[in-house]
Amino acid sequence: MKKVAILGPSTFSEEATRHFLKDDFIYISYKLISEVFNATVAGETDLSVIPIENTLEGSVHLHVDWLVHEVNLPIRAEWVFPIDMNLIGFANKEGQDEGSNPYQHIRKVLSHHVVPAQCSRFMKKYLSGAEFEQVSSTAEGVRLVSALQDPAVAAIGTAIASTNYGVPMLEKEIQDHKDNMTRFLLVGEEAPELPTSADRKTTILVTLPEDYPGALHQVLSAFAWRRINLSKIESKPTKKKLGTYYFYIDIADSLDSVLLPSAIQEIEAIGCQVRILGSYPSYSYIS
Ligand SMILES: O=C(O)C(=O)Cc1ccccc1
Repeated sequence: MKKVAILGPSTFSEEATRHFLKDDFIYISYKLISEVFNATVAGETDLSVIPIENTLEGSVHLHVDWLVHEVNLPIRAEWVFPIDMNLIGFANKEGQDEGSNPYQHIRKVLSHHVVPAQCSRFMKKYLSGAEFEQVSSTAEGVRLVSALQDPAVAAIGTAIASTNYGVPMLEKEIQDHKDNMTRFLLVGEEAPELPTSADRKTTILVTLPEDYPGALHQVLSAFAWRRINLSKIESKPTKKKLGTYYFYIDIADSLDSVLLPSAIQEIEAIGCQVRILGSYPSYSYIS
């Protein structure tokens, strides 16, 4: 059985991966996302799971940066999974005045850095007096709250972390939107066996030639006149020189298709550098 590195245990990554890959893989948990990437680079695992984008926040830039700059692992699949955020901690001690806010006693909230933007309304209403502290995963936050046993410190994480670490669930589904989704990527040298999917995607990075007016327009027109759909385009700093960017482009087509390779050739012909991050099946959420 293939081994899959995940941020975990008891994280959203674990929930999402178990839902998608079921029991056909062995899951190995790592505390840091850098360890999740490096496990597959080092050959400890065959694949790594990366949360890459959220409905409310957009790309998880730190993870995109790792994928682009730190490792060279092809994308093998993507899927989306709904994320229900929960406030996990200890209730106010009896006799303490709560006023209208039952969470006024919470002074610090521990969670993963992508979480506050997804629960901003709840946090503004009930946790405005609390400081947010970033930890390596939502589960790590719950683990720390369990170790501290202090009602002033709470976490935001999965229902399973609340059960596994024995910290009460104070409030369920505190995310701003009911259908809060996260997109996950499976990356690794070898393509795993997965159910077939009608949807295929290809992700490329394009660096434009310098001093070439209209280069981006030409890149886009190479896709446009072939009627190839792009599902995302984002400019990101190259990190080499201030003001230089590459474009991260998701294409709703396979590299095996007739038209996409010729579109890429056309883009290269005008002097763009193209790096293919992967051509892979895409799965929408099936409950
Ligand atoms: O920390 C976790 O639980 C993760 O898996 C990362 C994450 C955090 C919030 C939404 C989706 C994934």
